Amino acid sequence: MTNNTKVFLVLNSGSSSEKFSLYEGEDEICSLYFEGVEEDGKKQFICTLTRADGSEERIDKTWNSLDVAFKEAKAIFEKEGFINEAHPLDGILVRVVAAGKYFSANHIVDDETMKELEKVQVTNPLHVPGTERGIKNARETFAGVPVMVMSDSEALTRDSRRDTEYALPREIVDEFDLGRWGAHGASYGYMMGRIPELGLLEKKMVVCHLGSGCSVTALVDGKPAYTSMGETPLEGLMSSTRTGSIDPTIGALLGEKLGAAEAIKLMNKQSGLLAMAGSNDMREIIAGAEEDNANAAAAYNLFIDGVAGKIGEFAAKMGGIDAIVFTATIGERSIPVRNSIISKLEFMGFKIKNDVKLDKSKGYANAAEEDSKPIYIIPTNEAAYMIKKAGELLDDLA
Ligand SMILES: Nc1ncnc2c1ncn2[C@@H]1O[C@H](COP(=O)(O)OP(=O)(O)O)[C@@H](O)[C@H]1O
Ligand SMILES: CC(=O)OP(=O)(O)O
Ligand SMILES: [Mg+2]
Repeated sequence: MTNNTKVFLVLNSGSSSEKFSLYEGEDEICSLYFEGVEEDGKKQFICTLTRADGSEERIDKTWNSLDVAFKEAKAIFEKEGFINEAHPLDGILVRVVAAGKYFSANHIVDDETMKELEKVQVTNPLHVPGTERGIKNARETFAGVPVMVMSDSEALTRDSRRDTEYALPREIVDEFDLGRWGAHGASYGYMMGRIPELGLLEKKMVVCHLGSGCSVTALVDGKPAYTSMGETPLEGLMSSTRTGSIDPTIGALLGEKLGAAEAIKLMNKQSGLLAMAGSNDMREIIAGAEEDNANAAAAYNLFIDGVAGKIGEFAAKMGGIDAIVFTATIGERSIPVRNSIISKLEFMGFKIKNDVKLDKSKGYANAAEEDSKPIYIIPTNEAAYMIKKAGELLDDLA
């Protein structure tokens, strides 16, 4: 490892949030999580600072948009004394969610990277603008510090062709560089290291990454076998503002009416929970469903059936499942979501205690009843995975 004492800032722009983590070598110094909340009847962004000892502190300020998050993060890190002239940044890592061979590997950002990003703008409207904004802000805020883009697909590279291809003519696949690249790879890559580290590895596992974007990945012997996202994160599960998989004919019809770029935007940004129930926030959907709001209940049920159904599909493909893992913000925090999914999977030997909360200081929780196969809640750490990969990238270049 060449980055043992290097100070890296990791930026993870999600579709609804921005996460910054500061590392020295492989040790996290602190992290900042900017997330949207409804406060005083207004949508605004708040920020939580988490220190190396795990203690959390809400920053006493709110913001109207994530555009300013980078500069605010720098100011917070300087105020807290985490970076200064004597302790400068050595590099900035930016998570990139984008299709194609180029973005299934990690790169130091150069002109080619910026051109490749331009090409995937249309197909990844939820993430590529955040990545471009992140690179621009990184260069402006920390002039001269190298920026790297860290692939969100690389960890999902699968050995077998069973899950990676589309049934399309070869010339079309080659012309458009198509493949089931998958996404949330930084999270799954972290899980592939973390699960054995915690001594929890089973032969056939399904990891559910449920956040603003939702996906499920099956691991056989700790390696990825099947994943629900495909060419882009639109494939697979319905998410807060995404359709998930729908009849492809609808995509073509929308393309004809709106043009391809607007059609893809509509399916990514104006669909999902938001379209069905008027909110992209799972907490509001749950509250609505509990108050018998029919649209919220329909959206919730479609969401839950989608996740449970995908787990069932992977069980059939693998010939059973030995353990289920929940991660990412909804997976880690939401008791109702976990309970609703698992209550559909009793026939496969899973029964959940209905009140288990994750205590992050303990590393993980097992929410399974005594007579159930394990149901783990394990916090993800996409930044830790990106840091490890940055070390490998620097070693390769050395
Ligand atoms: N306690 C909670 N229960 C259910 N959902 C939650 C809770 N807290 C946050 N969320 C949801 O988590 C989502 C954000 O997840 P996150 O993984 O941070 O998203 P992303 O990385 O895609 O931006 C939001 O859509 C929000 O509705
Ligand atoms: C790939 C993806 O959907 O990421 P996120 O859930 O962070 O938006
Ligand atoms: Mg995310």
